Amino acid sequence: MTVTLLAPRLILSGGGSVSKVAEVLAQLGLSRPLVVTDPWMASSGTVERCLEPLRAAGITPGLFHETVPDPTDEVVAAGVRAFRAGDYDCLIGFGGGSPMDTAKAMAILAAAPEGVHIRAFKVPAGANNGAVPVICIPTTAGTGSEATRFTVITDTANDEKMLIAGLGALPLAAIVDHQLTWTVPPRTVADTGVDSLTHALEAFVSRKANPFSDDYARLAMRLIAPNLRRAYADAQNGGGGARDEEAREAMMRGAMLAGLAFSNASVALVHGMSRPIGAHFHVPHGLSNAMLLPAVTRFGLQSALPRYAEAARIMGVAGEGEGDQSAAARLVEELEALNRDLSVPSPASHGIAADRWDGLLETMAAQALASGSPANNPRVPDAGEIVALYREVYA
Ligand SMILES: NC(=O)c1ccc[n+]([C@@H]2O[C@H](COP(=O)([O-])OP(=O)(O)OC[C@H]3O[C@@H](n4cnc5c(N)ncnc54)[C@H](O)[C@@H]3O)[C@@H](O)[C@H]2O)c1
Ligand SMILES: CCCCCCO
Repeated sequence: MTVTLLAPRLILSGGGSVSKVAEVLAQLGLSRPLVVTDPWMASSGTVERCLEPLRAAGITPGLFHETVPDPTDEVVAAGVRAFRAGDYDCLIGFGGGSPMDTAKAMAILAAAPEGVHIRAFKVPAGANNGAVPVICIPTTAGTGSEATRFTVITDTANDEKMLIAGLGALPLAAIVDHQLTWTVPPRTVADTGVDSLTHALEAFVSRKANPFSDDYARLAMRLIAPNLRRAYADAQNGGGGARDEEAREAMMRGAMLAGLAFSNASVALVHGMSRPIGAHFHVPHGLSNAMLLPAVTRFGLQSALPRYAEAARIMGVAGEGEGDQSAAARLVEELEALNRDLSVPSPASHGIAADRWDGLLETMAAQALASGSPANNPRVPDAGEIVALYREVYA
């Protein structure tokens, strides 16, 4: 089986590794970065963890701190204008998935002729073109965007979350420093943690799974499953007393490995369904995945039973000698228990009351099918089945 592995050229990991950002740029022959981040990172001073080491190395970094959650084409265009207004040779995405995706989309657009809109690179076109070098430094654990060839940008003209894929979106380097997650609120620790578990599980059952992606997915599940509740408790503890550094580092590495897995195997129905929810209801990406994960996993269980059963064993919720049917059932039970333990809110509590959906269900089912992700699902659903799932999950 011929398999291609797509990954950043350099990945630096470990507590405090963000302090080596100038050395990473030097290794890559880069010296004039524009740092791309969100307003909180700037106002809280957190972005100084990246800026200060750059200045100490004699580098004068630019700063674009206007990114928004679920980044939009308009913010990407504003970022490209900022990039073109300066003499920059690279971009540093510093933050959660939103700033990182913004930087990746800016990198693609900045390498295109003036006036081209980012939707020109929407899948199925993809962006295998050249791009401005991007270094990603995640501060949530996590989307895994620091290691993937994707960026997700909302087209404000029609409220659609566009998937942009290709080598042009793949970061040249990533610095994965779990100490940057100390300040993440518990809700976001939980949502981004379930997001990373969803990435690993969906890559593992995907019809595009391959030996490379399987290895990364297995490693990711092995790291995330026993540490997500610990990381959540650590965030709730708010740093009072000793940090659970072991759990936080495991979550950060697990999120990046899950990113490598789905970057090479794609995702499946959970992501296909969560994207329209994010676009229509502005539910945070990780949360919309978490809300769907147990029900969609139960929906597809019989179509990839051995894989789901192995995932249960890897996550430590089924015994090695346990039969596939029983092991896979335990996986669904664990995902439901995880949502309870992480207080994943019900959709209704997020203001998505079922009666608001009448006109939207068909649109969301169509968008889910058009997203391409469901085609990677072992059991490719039809629009009616997706509508039924939405009703079940959001009843
Ligand atoms: N490109 C990919 O492969 C990929 C994969 C999954 C998700 N995504 C995208 O990523 C985005 C979601 O990213 P996310 O879940 O990381 O959330 P986010 O980047 O939108 O951040 C969520 C909130 O957490 C805050 N935050 C982030 N790091 C923090 C820290 N260390 N301390 C305190 N607050 C912090 C942010 O300021 C923001 O208010 C979505 O747009 C989604 O589409 C992309
Ligand atoms: C192939 C789909 C990639 C999804 C990116 C995270 O939402």
